[in-house]
Amino acid sequence: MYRMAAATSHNAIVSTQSHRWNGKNSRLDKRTANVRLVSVGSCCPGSRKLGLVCASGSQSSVIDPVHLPSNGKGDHSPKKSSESSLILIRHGESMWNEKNLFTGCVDVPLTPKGVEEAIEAGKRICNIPIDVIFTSAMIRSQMTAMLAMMQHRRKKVPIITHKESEQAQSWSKIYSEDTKEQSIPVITAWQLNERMYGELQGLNKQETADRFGKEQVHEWRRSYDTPPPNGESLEMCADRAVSYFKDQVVPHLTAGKHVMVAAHANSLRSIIMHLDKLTSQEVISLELSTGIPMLYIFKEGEFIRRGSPVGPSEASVYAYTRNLATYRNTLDSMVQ
Ligand SMILES: O=C(O)[C@H](O)COP(=O)(O)O
Repeated sequence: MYRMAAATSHNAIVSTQSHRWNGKNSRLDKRTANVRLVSVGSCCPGSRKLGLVCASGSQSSVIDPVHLPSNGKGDHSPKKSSESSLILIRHGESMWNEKNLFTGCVDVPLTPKGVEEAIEAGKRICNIPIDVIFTSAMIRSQMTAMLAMMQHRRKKVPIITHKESEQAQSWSKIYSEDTKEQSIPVITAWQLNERMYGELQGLNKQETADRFGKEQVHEWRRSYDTPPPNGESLEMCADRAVSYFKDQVVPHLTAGKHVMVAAHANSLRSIIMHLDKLTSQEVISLELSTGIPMLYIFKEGEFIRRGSPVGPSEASVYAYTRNLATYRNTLDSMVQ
C-alpha cells in the first residue's frame, strides 16, 4: 500500500507543466491535504505513463483510516512505531527574493513578508511533532525555523547546537534534564545551503534574462546538470545536500524521531528529487514557493508524500496518520 502511495505522489508531482509546492490551492496540495489521492491505474489506465492525474472518479485513500477514541482525548499510551514525520520548508521571502536578485550563498535575511510566511508556516505545522531541526548555515533558513517553532503547540524551545569547538560545546551545555526535555536541538549545516549561484549572485534575474536570453537563464536556474557561470548545478548541489540528508537526517528518522529541515529552493529541490525519485527531466518543473511546509511520512524505509499541511484544523491533521492524530489529541488534552 505504501509503495503505491509513493508512486501515486510521484505521479502527482509530475502531472502538471509546472509543479509548485505553493499551498495556494494547487490540485496537488488540495488532494494530498484531503488525503484523496488517486491510486495509479485505479481510474485512468495509463495515467502514469502520460503523466496525467485523474481529476475525479474512483479515488482511494492511501492511508489507514484514522479512528479516534470516542472521548476525543486520544490514547496516550506510548506505542512503538517506526513511523516518523519529515517536514521540509523553504525559507520565507528574503530581502533579495523581494528585489528579484540571484542570492545563492549570499547570507540575506527575511523581509517582513518572509517573517509573516514563516509564522504562517508555523501555524500549519503546529500539531505535527518535531524532535530535531536541521537548517542550513544561512540566516534566512534559521529565522524561518525559529519563527515557525514559535507557533508550535508543544512549546518546546528550539536551541541551536554549537559543535564547532570543545569550548563551544561545553559553554552551551544545559544542566537540567527537564529543560533539555523541553528543548529541540537545531543542527545547522552548510551542506543544506542554497546552491552557489556563481557569477549570477547579486544580479537581477530579469536583467540577466534580458542580457543572456530567457532560455539560457532558465537552463542555469532549472536544469539538472548545467551550472551557472562558476557556480553549482543542481547535480553538484545534490551531491552535498542529498549526501548530508542520507548520512545525517535519515538516521534520526530511522530512530523514530520527527524531523524538520529548513533550507532553500535548490537544496530542497535536490532532496525532493531524491525522495520522490524524480528524473533529471522531471525536476526541471519542480518549483518551491517561499515559506510553504511540506510533509512526508517515513515508514518502513519509504518516504510517503503527504502534501502541505493546510492548518491546525482537525480535519487536516487527523487525516495524515493515526500517530499524528494521537499526537494532536495529546496536545489538545495538555491545554485543557
Ligand atoms: O538563490 C536564489 O536566487 C533563490 O533563492 C533561488 O533561486 P531560483 O529561483 O533561481 O532557484
